[in-house]
Amino acid sequence: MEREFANFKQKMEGDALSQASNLKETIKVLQARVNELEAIRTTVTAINEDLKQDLKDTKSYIATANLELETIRRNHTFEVDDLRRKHRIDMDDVQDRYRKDTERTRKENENAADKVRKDFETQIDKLLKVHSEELARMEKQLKTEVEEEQRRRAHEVHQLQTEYGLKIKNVGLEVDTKEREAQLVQGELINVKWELDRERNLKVALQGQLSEATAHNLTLDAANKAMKAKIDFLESDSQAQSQAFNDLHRRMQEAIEAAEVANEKLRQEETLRRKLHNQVQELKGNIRVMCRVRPTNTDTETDPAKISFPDSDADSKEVYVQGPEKQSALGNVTTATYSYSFDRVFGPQSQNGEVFEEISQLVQSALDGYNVCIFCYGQTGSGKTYTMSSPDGMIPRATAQIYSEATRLEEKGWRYKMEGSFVEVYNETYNDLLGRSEDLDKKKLEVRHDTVKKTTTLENAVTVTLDGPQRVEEILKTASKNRSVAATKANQRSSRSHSVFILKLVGENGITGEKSEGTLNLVDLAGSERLEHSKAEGVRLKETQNINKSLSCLGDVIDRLGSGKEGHVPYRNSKLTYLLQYSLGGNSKTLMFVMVSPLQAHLQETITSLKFATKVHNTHIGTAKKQTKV
Ligand SMILES: Nc1ncnc2c1ncn2[C@@H]1O[C@H](COP(=O)(O)OP(=O)(O)OP(=O)(O)O)[C@@H](O)[C@H]1O
Repeated sequence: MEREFANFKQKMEGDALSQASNLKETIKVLQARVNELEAIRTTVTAINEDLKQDLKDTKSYIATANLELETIRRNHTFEVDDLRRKHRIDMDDVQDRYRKDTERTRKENENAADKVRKDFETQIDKLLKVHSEELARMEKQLKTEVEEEQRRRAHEVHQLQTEYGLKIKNVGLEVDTKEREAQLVQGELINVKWELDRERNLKVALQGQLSEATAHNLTLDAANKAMKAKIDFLESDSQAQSQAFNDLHRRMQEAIEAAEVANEKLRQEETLRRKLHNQVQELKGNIRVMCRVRPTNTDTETDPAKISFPDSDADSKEVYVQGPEKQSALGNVTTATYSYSFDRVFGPQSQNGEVFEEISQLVQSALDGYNVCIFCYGQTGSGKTYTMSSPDGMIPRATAQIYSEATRLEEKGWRYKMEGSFVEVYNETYNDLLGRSEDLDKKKLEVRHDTVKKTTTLENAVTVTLDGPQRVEEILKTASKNRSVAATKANQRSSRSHSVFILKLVGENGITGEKSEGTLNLVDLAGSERLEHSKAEGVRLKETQNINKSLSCLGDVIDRLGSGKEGHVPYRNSKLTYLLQYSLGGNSKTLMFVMVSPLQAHLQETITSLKFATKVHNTHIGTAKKQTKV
């Protein structure tokens, strides 16, 4: 296109140049004529010179000639002007044409370009359309393939999930089985250890018996010799001897009959004793509250509260506490003395032995087939653990009594199976204090209630068969070890959790066919300090809230049971009351120790604890029923 335009332009320029040279030729011709005229004029002038005379005559001719010349020149100028104008017009024409041609060519070019562009666009559109169709087709195909792949993968994932789910389930089952086996092995280990101890003790006892028997043998030898001498003497008079023998035989028969009658009477008396014992217990009330004030540690504690025991020489049922000082509007300082009364109050001088005397009858009731709960309630440091778990505390004493009593009852035909477990309720979860310490916050314990038999089982908890009081020492050691391990995780954990020692006593009398099933629960409750007083935050706040919740639930349950109304008892509101469901209420005997710190600094908590204990003391739970199967 451009070349065409260049050619055209070149052609037009050529035309213009040739016209210009024509014009130049014309101008040259005219110039030549002008030159000629000039020469003529020169000639005329010369002639004029020559013909000076004729000048005048010719002047007019010259003037005329001049005029003509002028006219010619003018005409010529006009012609030149005309030519120039014409040339300009031609040039304008040419330029106009050129412009028009250029414009037309531009337009044509534009049109051509437009057409080409449109063609291109159409082609591009077509290509795009084809391409997008191709793309859509490929996309569809890919989508189908992806969907197919996804379906295949989902199927594979599902298969894998099912497979892994099964594997995980199997592994979980295996782990559970292994854990249970481990627990069993651990329980067995403790049993075997204790068995070994018992065997050792037995061996020592047998050795003692052997030396006793040897001594006895020597005595028997001597007696034998004496007898032989007597036989020799008797043989000397056989009739007298036969008479004596008959007498002896008759007396022996009489003695055997008398012994049987006595034994039968004893059994009847044992049954009667149980009945009377439990009648006495019922008369004392099925919920009893006792208070114990611990002594001040003179090395570290300097500011004791004013606590007195007005009837310590008589019944020991009262305790007086002098309240905090109060200032009246007039500035007078007064103090109020609060008095509380319980089933028994133990002062700072009291020993664990004295305290146990009061509860030993309840322990006996557990052997007789009752559910018994003994709680220690009070703020941190008030003496709960000392009373419950110290080496001469209630737990070792209770088990020792149960063991010796069970041994005594063997003579009367009773055989007891005794099983102990020890659990902790911390932050509303159950932990096994007899399990492995590393499992403490991990192993899940489940409480299962048999609503028909009204019994409770602790699934997954280690249970130890108690075949001697020394086993309790081991149990307490394991529990204390577990709690001290836990204490590194949560500071002072033992004060922040409830511990429950559960002793199941299942008895059967082979002679009378009587059966009994009782449970003794010894509960060391968490410190009872109030939330606002403890100023707890974070973990401690959660612990304190859980403790307060469970203690108030315990209060609610006792209150509800004491109200005598039928209906819902809120056992489920806390893990503690849920665990003790069948050991609280109509079918049980409950004793609550309220432990009191002797310090002035703890006065407010002391008053709160005593108020709570008074509320419990005012509750009367219905008559306990012995769980006897005949
Ligand atoms: N009757 C008592 N005679 C002598 N010392 C006692 C007596 N009661 C408690 N103590 C001592 O007082 C301290 C606090 O007692 P203990 O640990 O039993 O309190 P606690 O109420 O169980 O506290 P926590 O809630 O922290 O477990 C201990 O050093 C304990 O030996």
